[in-house]
Amino acid sequence: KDLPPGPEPSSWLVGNRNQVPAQKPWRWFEELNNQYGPVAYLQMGRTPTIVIGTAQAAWDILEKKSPVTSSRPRFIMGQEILSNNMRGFMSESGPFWRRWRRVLHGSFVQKASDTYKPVQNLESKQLMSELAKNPTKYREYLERYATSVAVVVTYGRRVHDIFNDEVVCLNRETQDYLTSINIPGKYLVESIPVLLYLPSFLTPWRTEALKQRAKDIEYLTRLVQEVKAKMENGRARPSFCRQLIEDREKNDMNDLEIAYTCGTPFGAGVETTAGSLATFMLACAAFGPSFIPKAQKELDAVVGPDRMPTFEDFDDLPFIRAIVNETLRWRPVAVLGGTPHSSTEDFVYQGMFIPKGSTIIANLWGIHLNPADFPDPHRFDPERFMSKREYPGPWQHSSFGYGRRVCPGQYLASNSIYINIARILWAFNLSKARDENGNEIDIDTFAYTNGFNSVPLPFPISITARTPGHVAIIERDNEAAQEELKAYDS
Ligand code: HEM
Repeated sequence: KDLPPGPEPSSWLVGNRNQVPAQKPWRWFEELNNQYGPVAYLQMGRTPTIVIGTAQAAWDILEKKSPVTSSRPRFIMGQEILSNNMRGFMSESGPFWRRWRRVLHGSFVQKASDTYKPVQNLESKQLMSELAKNPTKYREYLERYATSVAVVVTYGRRVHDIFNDEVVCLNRETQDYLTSINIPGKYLVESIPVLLYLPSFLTPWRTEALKQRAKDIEYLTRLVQEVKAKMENGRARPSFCRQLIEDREKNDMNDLEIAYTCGTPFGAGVETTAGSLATFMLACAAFGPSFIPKAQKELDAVVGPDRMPTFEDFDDLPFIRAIVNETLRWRPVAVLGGTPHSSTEDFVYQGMFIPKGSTIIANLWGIHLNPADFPDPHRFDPERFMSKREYPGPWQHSSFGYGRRVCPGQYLASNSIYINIARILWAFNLSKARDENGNEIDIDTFAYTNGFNSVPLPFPISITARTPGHVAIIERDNEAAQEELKAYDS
């Protein structure tokens, strides 16, 4: 009787499952929290499910109570069958997950992430040149940037073409498959695990997932073998994969574990980074006149017209930093807070009983669009980050999640978003595109995908260089960058 409040389940067997919409459930969760309060209760099949709708409640439950709220629910299709229990982000807390988390932490903490700034700097110079030459293809270029950074960091080699690079195509196939099977309610076996014991001729869903598993193992292992071969002939650049191979004994990781762990930055870091940069572009098209002039004034005063902004300018560009924060807040890419958490003990929060084994969803859509924390929340307004506000956590927003599961790629991602936003605003004027009659084309700021990550649907935007001088600097810098980037091609 002390469970958090929530809607009546429609039946004993399915609970509230049929009430959750398949399209953009985060909007329904937002309404749920508006109606029932910051902590709402759903019964999804037999699984107690807690939906959190405010920053403070999420912080109290997922950060302060992190020791008992940092596990994951059981993912029978995605983790047990498809991934052979090898993908750490779906792994329950335990020795396997701790080892995976420790090696990621070692390679992506703030200090380690700083060592990736040189390649982010070079790849970003290429991005600026691509945008200057062919601005209509901006979305492809953002994705190439994010992909190449992830692959250089992981395997020490670049990506030139996201449509034909073999690693990228295989990884994309894996991600698409994983997303397609991790849909709550899609497979009966998730609610009735005993179906796992049926013979294989009655379980085509398992056969299909096992086929994909074999493909994944083949290419993920091959990529590690390639790095090993380079190490043997002294040509391997420093990379996450090389580090894992060198520390194999110390970390007590076998080859398969290393292969899957190396798939992590691609799976978690590409769509999130590129999608956030696309959100920034959308904000420029929809709200540009309200913030771009101030940003360019700051850039002109601090950086000037004769060079691009750099990582060293970060401390001197408070308004650009505010734009980065507002981008991550306004349309959070991990819209449901990433993969749900699960509790490992019963506990009580503000008089409400949270049972052991609850699935816990921190609905970032509701948290970031809560007018109590962010007045007029659908307005893109960097000013809200210009002074310190009462808000739990180090970032003043909640984009990177909570507790022991907090995003390990947060520094790598933030650096990518900062350097590209600073340079795009330094180099270009961005505004609504115009149709053939010269009329501005309206922007729908709610036109986002329905996936696990929610990213902007394609939209038109006008991107033009501020002056020919800016283009000349971009081309000069990109030429030099290409020379340095050759080292990542061998
Ligand atoms: C803008 C970019 C990004 C955003 C907004 C983002 C956001 C998130 C969020 C919300 C979570 C869930 C945290 C939780 O469960 O409480 C998460 C988890 C994770 N992120 Fe990111 N992320 C981004 C980029 C990256 C990058 C570049 C990497 C590369 C290393 C990465 C690796 C991970 C991993 C491995 C997890 C799972 C952690 C675990 O289960 O212990 N992310 N991220």
